[in-house]
Amino acid sequence: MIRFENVQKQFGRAKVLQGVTFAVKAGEFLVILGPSGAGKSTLLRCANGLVPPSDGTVYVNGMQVTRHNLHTLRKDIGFIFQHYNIVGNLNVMNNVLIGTLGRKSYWNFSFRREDRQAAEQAIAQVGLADKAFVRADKLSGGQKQRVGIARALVQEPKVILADEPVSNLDPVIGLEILSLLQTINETMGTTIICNLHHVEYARRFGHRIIGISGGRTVFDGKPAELDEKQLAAIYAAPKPCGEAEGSSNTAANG
Ligand SMILES: Nc1ncnc2c1ncn2[C@@H]1O[C@H](COP(=O)(O)OP(=O)(O)OP(=O)(O)O)[C@@H](O)[C@H]1O
Repeated sequence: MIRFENVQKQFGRAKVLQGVTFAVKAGEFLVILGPSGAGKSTLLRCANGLVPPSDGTVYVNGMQVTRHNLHTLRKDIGFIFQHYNIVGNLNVMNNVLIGTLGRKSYWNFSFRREDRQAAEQAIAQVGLADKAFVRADKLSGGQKQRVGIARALVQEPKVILADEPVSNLDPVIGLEILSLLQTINETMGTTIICNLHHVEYARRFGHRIIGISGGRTVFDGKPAELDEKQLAAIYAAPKPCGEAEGSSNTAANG
């Protein structure tokens, strides 16, 4: 479904991804686990073309991700952001309708009755039916993330990329959001790739965990195989991300 082949990304002199290779099967709930700065967000962004790799290739459904086919590829890819990326002065319905735009042609951005029905259904599915006409900036963090999920769902994506979807939420709400993603994965067969910091969440929700440290894959296995030694490899790296030799790390934080 998604394949990363020797994916490398360099920002200035900082080598943020240093040759990442793995494949994700359709229907998998894959957790990418790693410390802050390990390169997890960059990796997910390479999968939907938000960030072009410096070297290596990403394939989605057998099609290479290039800047020329992003419009086609993104129809099948929902993206959930750490900071929700919803529009505060629009209501929930209008935020979710934005998710339908990816399936429209450039010259026709109007919403049809079936778009509204799909949005209504997605809003109900994430448990916000009673908030459909509430402004998004009046919602709690957990509710905002539900809007982000509904906006992804309305696309009918084959895969959802979730970038730290719970790191701004308290543990109870975080569990609810991850349980919602789990339900989507189990009932709709949607492939999920979810970046997480928290080991317990990764163990609980991932069918498989990939540990990233310093832009390299240091673990790839089932949750039960993630022992203390593996965790040390993920979290005890001397540097959060690799740098080119001789670099003084000035280019990384753009
Ligand atoms: N557009 C950019 N320009 C320059 N450096 C960047 C850019 N995006 C990311 N980086 C750097 O790449 C490194 C990895 O960042 P990334 O966000 O991928 O890590 P992460 O594992 O997702 O971290 P976190 O969990 O804190 O979000 C960091 O040092 C970051 O500053």
